[in-house]
Amino acid sequence: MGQVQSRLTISPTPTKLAWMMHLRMLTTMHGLCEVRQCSKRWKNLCPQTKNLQKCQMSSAGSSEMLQVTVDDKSGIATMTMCRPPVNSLNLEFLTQINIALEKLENSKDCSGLIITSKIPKIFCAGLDIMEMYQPNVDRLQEFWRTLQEMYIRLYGSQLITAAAINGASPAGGCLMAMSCDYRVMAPGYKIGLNETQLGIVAPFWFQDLIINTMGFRQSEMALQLGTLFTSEEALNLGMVDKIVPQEQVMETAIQEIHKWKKIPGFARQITKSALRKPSIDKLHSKREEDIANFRDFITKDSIQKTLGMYIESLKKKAK
Ligand SMILES: CCCC/C=C/CC(=O)SCCNC(=O)CCNC(=O)[C@H](O)C(C)(C)COP(=O)(O)OP(=O)(O)OC[C@H]1O[C@@H](n2cnc3c(N)ncnc32)[C@H](O)[C@@H]1OP(=O)(O)O
Repeated sequence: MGQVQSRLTISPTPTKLAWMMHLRMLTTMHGLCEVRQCSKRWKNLCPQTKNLQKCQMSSAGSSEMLQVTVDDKSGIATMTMCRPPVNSLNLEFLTQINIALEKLENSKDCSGLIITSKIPKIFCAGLDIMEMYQPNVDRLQEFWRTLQEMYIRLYGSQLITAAAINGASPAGGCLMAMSCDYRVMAPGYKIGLNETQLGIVAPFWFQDLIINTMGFRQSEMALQLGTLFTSEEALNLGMVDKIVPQEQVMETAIQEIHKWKKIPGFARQITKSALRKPSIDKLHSKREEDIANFRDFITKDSIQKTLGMYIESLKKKAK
């Protein structure tokens, strides 16, 4: 990391200052001050751990949603999602993820990142549907901006990133996994962009990401049908790179990052940047428009009705 001379521009809009103000506003609004402190005092927080710098990121008074550890020896960070029941991505959770991503990106001790889940059988259920149902419009827009930020940070990361997909990974969960460099998945789960099945539409940057991952023809079918693929189907399509038994998912991701680390970092990073920059720049240039489109779409009566029915069907199924 110390030798990197050129980095992807992570976030020209909003500017760094605006981003800091955005974080400050969120921390004040949602009691995330511990997270900011944690983020600042990354190393000092856990002096008792010898090999691991452990940062338990938790919002004040609530359970731990995101555990981030960095292995001193290998420089591989693990970000473990733990937001019961299904790791759905709400504004606060996304904010914590973004803060952690920013911290890891700027850490000279970190060269790789694995994203995984602590919730049995679930990687990530995608966006928290309750953020989109009967929303407060200001929060809804902030929510979408924060999701855009996560994608920009993760897809544009200079780190070697791997998703250790140890459970179901629909919609936003699939976006998160596809934003990584490598995906290892356990058998017997589903992954895909199922938005149309909910009566909603994956925005252009979700679409670009899946096209970049598995080509146009397969993507246009998958996106229109909202297909959730089995692990095996996803492997055949190139949506995931390897399937291993559940208990080997993490170890396989670690081994894969070690393999990638043998490639000269500067050459790998410039190559990654060149390949991914056009998609990231496209989102940057249309960011405000995309937020407005999302707001206008989600707040339509017909979409609210459809989301309400989907939430009911999930609740019925859960009983
Ligand atoms: C322009 C608009 C573009 C918007 C883009 C959106 C992208 C998205 O990410 S939309 C979200 C799409 N996600 C889904 O469709 C996933 C829905 N969930 C499931 O399919 C299943 O829950 C699961 C496969 C993830 C897990 O199944 P499991 O049987 O283990 O758990 P359940 O009993 O179904 O659920 C437990 C509990 O969790 C609630 N829940 C599930 N998913 C979500 C979610 N995405 N957001 C909020 N809450 C969720 C579910 O209602 C249950 O709650 P209760 O126990 O309170 O009934």
